[in-house]
Formats: sequence, structure tokens, C-alpha cells
Amino acid sequence: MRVDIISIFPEYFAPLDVSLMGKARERGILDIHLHQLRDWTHDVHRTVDDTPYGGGPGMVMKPEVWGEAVDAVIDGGRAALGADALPRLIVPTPSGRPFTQEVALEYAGEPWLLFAPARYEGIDSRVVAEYGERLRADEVSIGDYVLAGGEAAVLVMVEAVGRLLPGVLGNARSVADDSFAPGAMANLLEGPVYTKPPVWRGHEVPEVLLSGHHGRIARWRRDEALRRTLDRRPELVARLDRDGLDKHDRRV
Ligand SMILES: Nc1ccc2ncsc2c1
Repeated sequence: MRVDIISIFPEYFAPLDVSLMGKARERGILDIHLHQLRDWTHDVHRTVDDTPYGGGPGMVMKPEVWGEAVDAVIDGGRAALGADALPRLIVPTPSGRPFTQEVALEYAGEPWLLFAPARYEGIDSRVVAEYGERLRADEVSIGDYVLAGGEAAVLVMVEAVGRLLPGVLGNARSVADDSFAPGAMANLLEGPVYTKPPVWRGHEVPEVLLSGHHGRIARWRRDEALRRTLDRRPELVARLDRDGLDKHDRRV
């Protein structure tokens, strides 16, 4: 998968050089290209924003600069992927559709993603309108809180998508084990986890986990996942269809 990221802070993405994403890049599974948005400005101050039409606080990022940058990055990607290749354009914004595991799985199936993180009050809305006429352009939110810009959201999305790519997770771990993956634990939060020693500062590991009885262990883990989900994210339990909950579950 090719990933292009255009930002006024390309250095923000240094974390993508390390750990799982760094290894995926070394192994050629993930091909990440960073671009400085200001390289497509033409004034001495390398200006990327201006005051909003209609008034109001803050500044809006200029469409001309983003248009030249996205056009150039598409041309660059096409030199590598083919003259007709087009990226999935992803614009992180608090007003976007929620970024979920389902969206991450969708993006993991794409050969080319182009992220356009904004600062200030966002990017002139004509940019998404312009590119939405010829490619898939999504405005996506990672949650309902205030950030200084979209760069942190791109880090989150690249990691969530990158770890789904074949070969990125080692054999010991598979995406099928994910807490939001389809299956018996779908839509449930991870329950508590333990490792050695069996007693730590007087806290004992639940006995069932030391029993070696796999059926009881599986049942205990599901009970704990359901209990935690009911306590912290009851709306996720509501999503479980009636078949998703067995008669034992209803006693949790
Ligand atoms: N403030 C904020 C919140 C969510 C979000 N998602 C993508 S950019 C962004 C910015």
C-alpha cells in the first residue's frame, strides 16, 4: 500500500519510522511519502491560510495551495502506480464520519491512500468537492474532542489500517483476534489480561486462568468482556443482535 501525507508539519510523522509501522515500511508492505504543503505556495511567507468568507474566528486553508499539492502528489503516485491510478483521498476533520474498525478494514483494501490533514478551521470545502468528482474523497473523524489539527488523526488511521495489511502482524497475533473483529467477541471490549507472577503485591490471577480448562477459560473471558462492555460501552451491547447473546450471557 502506498500512503501519501501532505502537511505543514511532515516531521509530525516521525513515529511512522518506528515499531510496527517502521518494520512494515522496511519490508515494503507500507510505502509512505511525506510532503510539505508549503512547497506549493508562491509567496515569500509561504502562506497556506486566509480569513473565512462570511466572517468568524480563525483561518481557512487556501484551496489553490491544496489543489496544486494534491495534483502534484497524484502525478507522483501515478509515476509509480500507473497513469490511471487514483488514491482514496482522506481529509481528517471533527465534522467527518466516524473512523471505525469497519472503515479501517475498508481502507486496508485500498492500494493508495492520500491523507490531507488540516490545521486552523479546516480546508476550503471546494477542495473535497473538486476531488470528489473524480475519486473517493472522505471526511473522517477520530472522535468528539478538540485537537490542534488533523496530523494526530492521520497517525491513528495509518496505524489502524497498516496493522491490518497482510504480513504486518506476526504469526503470534492476527487481526481475527481483534476486539472488534467478527466472531464470538465481536463488538465487545477486551477483558482483563494477566501474566506471571501468579500473585503480585497480594493480587492473585483469577484461578480459572490457571486451570488449563480451555472451555471454562473461554467462557470466563467472554463473561468479563461482556461485563466490561456493559459497564463502559453499553451501546455496543445493544448492537449485538439477539443471536449474539446466548442464555448464559443474559445472566452476566
Ligand atoms: N478536533 C478534532 C477531532 C477529531 C478529529 N478527527 C480527525 S481530525 C480531528 C480533529
